[in-house]
Amino acid sequence: MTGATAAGSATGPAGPEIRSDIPPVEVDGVSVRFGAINALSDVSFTVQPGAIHAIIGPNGAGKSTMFNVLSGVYKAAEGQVRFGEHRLDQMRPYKIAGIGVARAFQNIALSGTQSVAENLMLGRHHLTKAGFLAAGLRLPKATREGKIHGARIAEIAEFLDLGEKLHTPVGVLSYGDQKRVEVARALCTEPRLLLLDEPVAGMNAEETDRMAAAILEIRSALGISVVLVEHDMGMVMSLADRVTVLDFGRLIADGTPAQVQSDPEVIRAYLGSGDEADPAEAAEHHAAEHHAAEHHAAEHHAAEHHAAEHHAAEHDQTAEAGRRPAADPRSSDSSGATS
Ligand SMILES: Nc1ncnc2c1ncn2[C@@H]1O[C@H](COP(=O)(O)OP(=O)(O)OP(=O)(O)O)[C@@H](O)[C@H]1O
Repeated sequence: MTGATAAGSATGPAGPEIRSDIPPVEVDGVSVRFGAINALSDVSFTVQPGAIHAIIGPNGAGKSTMFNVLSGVYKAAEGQVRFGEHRLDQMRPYKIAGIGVARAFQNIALSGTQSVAENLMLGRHHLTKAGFLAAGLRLPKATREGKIHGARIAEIAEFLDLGEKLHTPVGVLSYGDQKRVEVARALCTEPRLLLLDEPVAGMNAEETDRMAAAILEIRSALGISVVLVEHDMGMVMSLADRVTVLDFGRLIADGTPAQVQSDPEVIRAYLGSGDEADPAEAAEHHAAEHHAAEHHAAEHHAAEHHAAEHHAAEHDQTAEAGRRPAADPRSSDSSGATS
């Protein structure tokens, strides 16, 4: 991938070159409440520029809520999230692409009838100058621009092993491929910060390894920061530079994978009894159960998605603002978040 290091670079926490125009993400005293539930209580941590930073925790820990705060979907009742001069916690979701923040969702939110290339093009809309009308009329300026974007889309698709599937409708791709299209679409916005919500949820071992390799490559080739919310503790341990652990909405640990893995409170949170020696193993067991449910939900979601398209082909499934994972009934309404 090219162009990513144009703004200059420095050495990142794990060695690879990072861009010099990437500020840290500073989460400062964030609390979110849903009625009487404290989904997040006074959570603070920093995502260093160019880091792969994982947010983990058992069921109901507050991971999705944190993802939604970082991506502007939920408002925090207290606290701030700063990204350089910007306040992520005060931005509307559709504005954050403009400051270089992209998100890929747990449940695939792509247009199944459109090709990979068409879905990726949607990620570049805010970068197109010619506008939709000019593009629709194939005016010369739009044609020129289209070629440039087309080349970049092909490059990003290639990077995520989707080069041969550019013209395939997304709906016929495997689950693992679709998840990588979702990440590719986020990358097409040319982000400085990539937010991934459970990128390997519902994946088998091979797909998980492929996604983990892609995330490492994204960071080393682009030098951007990656924040991932994840259930699979084993995956996180081999991937992340830094891990923040939430439990019942509180931050209980924040450190390197090795540090959090041996933290007694993390062991207790994941194991309940605290009498097992290896938290990663216990978490994997926990994740396996979670994933079985996720996979089921993902299949259900795919079937629903298919049916929805059949009934309303022209409905745009890719609308950015207010998009929610369809398989999560709680996520259909964020109005409960106290602001
Ligand atoms: N929209 C909502 N309305 C009411 N309560 C909510 C809502 N979203 C989350 N919660 C509650 O907030 C708490 C944190 O939930 P959250 O989904 O952020 O946790 P999580 O760590 O992502 O869990 P999981 O791993 O099960 O997805 C839970 O008690 C949950 O029931």
